[in-house]
Amino acid sequence: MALDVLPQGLSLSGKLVRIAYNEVSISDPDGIEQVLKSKMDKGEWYKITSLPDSRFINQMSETNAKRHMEKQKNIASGYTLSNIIKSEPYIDNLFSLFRSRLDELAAAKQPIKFEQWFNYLAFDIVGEVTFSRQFGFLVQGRDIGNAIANQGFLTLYLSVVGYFQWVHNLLLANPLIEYFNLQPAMHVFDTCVAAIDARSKNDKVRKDMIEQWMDTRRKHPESMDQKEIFAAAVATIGAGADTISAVLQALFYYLLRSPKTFDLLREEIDNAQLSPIPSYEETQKLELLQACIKETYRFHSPVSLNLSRISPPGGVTVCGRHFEPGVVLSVNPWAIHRLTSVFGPDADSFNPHRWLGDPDSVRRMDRNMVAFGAGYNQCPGRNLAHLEVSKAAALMVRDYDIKQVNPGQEWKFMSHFAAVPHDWPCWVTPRKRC
Ligand code: HEM
Repeated sequence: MALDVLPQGLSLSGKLVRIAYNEVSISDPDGIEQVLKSKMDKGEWYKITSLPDSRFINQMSETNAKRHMEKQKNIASGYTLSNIIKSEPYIDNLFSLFRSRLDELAAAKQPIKFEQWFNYLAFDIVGEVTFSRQFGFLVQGRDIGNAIANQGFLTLYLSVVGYFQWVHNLLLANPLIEYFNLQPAMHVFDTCVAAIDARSKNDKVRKDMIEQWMDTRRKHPESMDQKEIFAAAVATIGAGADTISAVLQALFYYLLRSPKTFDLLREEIDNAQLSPIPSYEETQKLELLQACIKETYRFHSPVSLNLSRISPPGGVTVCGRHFEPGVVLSVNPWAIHRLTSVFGPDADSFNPHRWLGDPDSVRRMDRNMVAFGAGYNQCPGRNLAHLEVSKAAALMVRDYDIKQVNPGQEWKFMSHFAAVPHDWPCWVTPRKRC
């Protein structure tokens, strides 16, 4: 199909919508099977995620499918569940600290801004798992070096300017800007440099992500250079906090609006006699908790940007239509997750119970979940993410009563790379502890 003869914004079939000069958005399960799960190269947008600048191509900014898979293979060991679980005792220490900080805020009768506290928790967990050391957000209880505020600006910049790479090349990717280190991502870069430096002086480093990657490099120096380890660490810091904050905020925002489900969930969790800091294993056995989390991944997918791929030489047929080489084909988690044909007539409502129904329909829904993407570019942090979200959700529901300061007040959020809510302060009150 030659796109230059079609007006922009034209719906080709209801499933295929031309959203830009050379881009078609696909809201159909075929988009997952035939685009995301294919070996097509990624869209040009991803190139802007070379952080801090184009000298550091990471697994996210590598658009060539073959080279991407090689990079992904080099770092996969760091993200495996078996590796993440080794850090669980250290993650638990951070949860204890998190709980103490919430208790202090409650005792001081201060409302809690979840957009800050979930982000502090997630950043510190990334530090612990990647570098064997937390960054100190929970200890200091503040946005150290404005990292979180800068992240908001950075994702806005990336999500807009990524579509105009020539502007990026003229402005922030200009060699002079690179030379003077003026990139907006410098704080992520600086955080990573400082963490690696501190790690080199830490005699208690574990087999953390960095160590796993160094192991791969020691075994296969010809296929992985030193810069790749650094780039992977930067990508992990950049991707591992906002996303967690978004999903945890959404879980509680929608649970507060579903009081019956909240009560049932609390009953399930109270009856389960969980450890003081719920273990990952314990949380996986809680059916309603897992249904609530899945529904949150579906209903408020943290990543809200189009996942784009490029039609290959020879073109490709999707949803029965042929696209010429070079057309950008994208799949958006928010559009897919609202499909009534997959998720039912109430796809536009938050309803965790849909995940506890007929096994065939649950399998169909599972196949069409793209909160973590799909195919060769799927989120490598998904094991860590699910562990953090499961533990945090169980702990919060069991240990705190939560109420919005202004009940019913709507939160705010804009869709950049991630859709991270803010401005819905809550009171948290500790419940009786086990
Ligand atoms: C609930 C939380 C999270 C969600 C929903 C999520 C989702 C995603 C999605 C949709 C992508 C892009 C896939 C694509 O472009 O096709 C992605 C990429 C990525 N995520 Fe996550 N993510 C989450 C948490 C994390 C965490 C905790 C980490 C770090 C440990 C992480 C690390 C990454 C990295 C490094 C990439 C780039 C991967 C690549 O392009 O190969 N994510 N994530």
